[in-house]
Amino acid sequence: MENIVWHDHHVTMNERAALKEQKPCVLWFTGLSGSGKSTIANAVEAKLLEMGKHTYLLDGDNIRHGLNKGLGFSDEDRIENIRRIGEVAKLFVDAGEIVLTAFISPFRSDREQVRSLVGAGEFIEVFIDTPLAVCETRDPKGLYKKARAGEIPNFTGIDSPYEAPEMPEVHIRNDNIPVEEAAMQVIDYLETKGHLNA
Ligand SMILES: Nc1ncnc2c1ncn2[C@@H]1O[C@H](COP(=O)(O)OS(=O)(=O)O)[C@@H](OP(=O)(O)O)[C@H]1O
Ligand SMILES: Nc1ncnc2c1ncn2[C@@H]1O[C@H](COP(=O)(O)OP(=O)(O)O)[C@@H](O)[C@H]1O
Repeated sequence: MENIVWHDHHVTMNERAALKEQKPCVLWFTGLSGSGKSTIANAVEAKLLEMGKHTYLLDGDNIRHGLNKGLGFSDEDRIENIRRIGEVAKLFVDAGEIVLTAFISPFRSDREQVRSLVGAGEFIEVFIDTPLAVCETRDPKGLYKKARAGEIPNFTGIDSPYEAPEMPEVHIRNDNIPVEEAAMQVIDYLETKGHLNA
């Protein structure tokens, strides 16, 4: 960009992360509305906190009230939503945090774009794989009912697409397991990859 120069900082990500005794990353939860992204991300964050890890959770509804206020659910707005969240997640990784994000993020190319923003091994795609029928039965906010009645256009899974991950780092089949077990799948992955004891 013209007349804008990138500044290198004196303190590096590795130095910040070393203080926290962890290897920073983004845990990118993706799945249908009602699949369990928020519930499982919260459970994972609680476990990480117990372990003394430094985390930050970026959650769908909250971000849309602030940073991304004004964005709707057209394809174009969803792409911009995920682009901004990706950039914020990257900043938190640079700060040395373990970042958790819980957004539908329906498009594969947008998720891959976020992956390309951070270093190798720092983007961990967590697919919350819950059949549409189960999400629709749960329907905690009554949104599927409204979408089926034609009151919410472009609803994911109904009249707007969801592109499932092809090779997620963590694949959680969340139709019939306790939340605790789902959260442990993520914690186990982080442990195996050395994120919790750097
Ligand atoms: N049209 C439509 N489609 C899907 N979801 C809708 C829609 N309108 C409102 N909502 C509510 O918004 C939440 C999804 O926001 P996200 O920012 O995660 O969506 S996206 O990643 O930009 O696709 C989603 O929250 P979750 O249920 O937590 O996923 C819904 O509560
Ligand atoms: N493993 C699970 N077992 C039972 N209920 C679950 C499980 N995971 C999520 N739920 C329930 O499903 C509903 C949707 O979960 P939520 O985390 O809000 O989904 P999302 O963030 O993907 O929209 C909530 O009522 C939640 O309590």
